[in-house]
Amino acid sequence: MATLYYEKDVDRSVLEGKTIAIIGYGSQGHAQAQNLRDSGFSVIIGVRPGKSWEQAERDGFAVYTPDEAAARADVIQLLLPDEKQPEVYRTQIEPHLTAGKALFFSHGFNIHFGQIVPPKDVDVVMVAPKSPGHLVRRVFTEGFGVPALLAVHQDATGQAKALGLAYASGIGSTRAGVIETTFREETETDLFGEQVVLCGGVTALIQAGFETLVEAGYQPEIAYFECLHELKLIVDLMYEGGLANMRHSISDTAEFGDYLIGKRIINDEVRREMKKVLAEIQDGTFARTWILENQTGRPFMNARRRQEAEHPIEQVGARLRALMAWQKKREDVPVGR
Ligand SMILES: NC(=O)C1=CN([C@@H]2O[C@H](COP(=O)(O)OP(=O)(O)OC[C@H]3O[C@@H](n4cnc5c(N)ncnc54)[C@H](OP(=O)(O)O)[C@@H]3O)[C@@H](O)[C@H]2O)C=CC1
Ligand SMILES: CC[C@](O)(C(C)=O)C(=O)O
Ligand SMILES: [Mg+2]
Ligand SMILES: [Mg+2]
Repeated sequence: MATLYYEKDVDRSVLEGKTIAIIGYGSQGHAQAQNLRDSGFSVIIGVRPGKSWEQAERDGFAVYTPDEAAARADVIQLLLPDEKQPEVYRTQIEPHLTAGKALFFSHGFNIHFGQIVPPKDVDVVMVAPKSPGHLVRRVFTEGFGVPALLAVHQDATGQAKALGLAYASGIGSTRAGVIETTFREETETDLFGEQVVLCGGVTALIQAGFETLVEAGYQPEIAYFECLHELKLIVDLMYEGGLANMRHSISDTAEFGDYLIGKRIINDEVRREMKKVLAEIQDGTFARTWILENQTGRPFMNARRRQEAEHPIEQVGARLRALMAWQKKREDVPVGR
């Protein structure tokens, strides 16, 4: 059984009087910074001059370069893209990591795969929200929190776990539950989840379903509603009450089809592939591919972004969403780059 922490397990005093530098003001950065500030903690932002800097200033934060922020802070949370972290860490953070400071992460990639090796006399902690950043903020402002994972890689001060719990409480996660883990477990499960189920698996399933219907001559608009739009409504039911809750709400015809066909789609071949993907995450193959992709200017990523933007499901979806008045009102999750 997992060890879970809630509000009652938190001693917020360990973070009081300390300065937290959030390095990066993107998806996780803006959300964690604003939640921590609303929770009463002292937060500064470290980014390079540009769009994020201006946004963080508009949001009322004191903004510095990563270098200056790291010098001023006791707790430094690295919320830059994973592939940018090693260089910024080496040149701007590490020189200010004096004994007793704490270095925080929200994903274990760079520690687990040895791209960042902090000095032994600092705490190294991970608080990893199990949520996209914009929802870390939205759910907090609604009075709740998203679940998170907590791991301690180094406990130089004897307070690393307490600090992590106070931080998790500050972003709202101890309202939902914080699970204790290791950098290794978080890294491997997070990469597996996003590649196989949450992002890679779901988008490939949606596109394959859409393409099958359209190629068979059905209207793309109907294929879009069936394979993409309604997925959110189905997932909402699972989120609220598990698979059974969703199956309770759908028709018996749909439930019968679910049992009869689901395992023909996600069949033994797919499961064998899932195991191969997991092995490639565990043995560092994926990490090496991602690091090399970045070192060579992201040729694969750039091509795939272009191809995906041109997919008919995106064209038809944009047209249909524009006709749904409530879809236009959400401005907290920006679309496009
Ligand atoms: N996205 C998510 O929901 C989740 C992310 N995580 C983890 O959180 C961490 C942050 O990810 P995420 O929030 O997606 O990151 P983002 O891609 O949203 O981070 C972008 C931010 O980093 C800044 N930045 C980029 N390069 C540099 C640089 N060289 N120097 C200074 N600032 C820079 C950008 O500034 P500028 O505007 O100047 O470009 C911007 O503020 C990662 O470890 C990720 O794995 C964990 C759980 C979920
Ligand atoms: C599912 C993708 C994620 O792992 C996340 C939002 O949790 C990420 O890296 O963005
Ligand atoms: Mg994740
Ligand atoms: Mg991830």
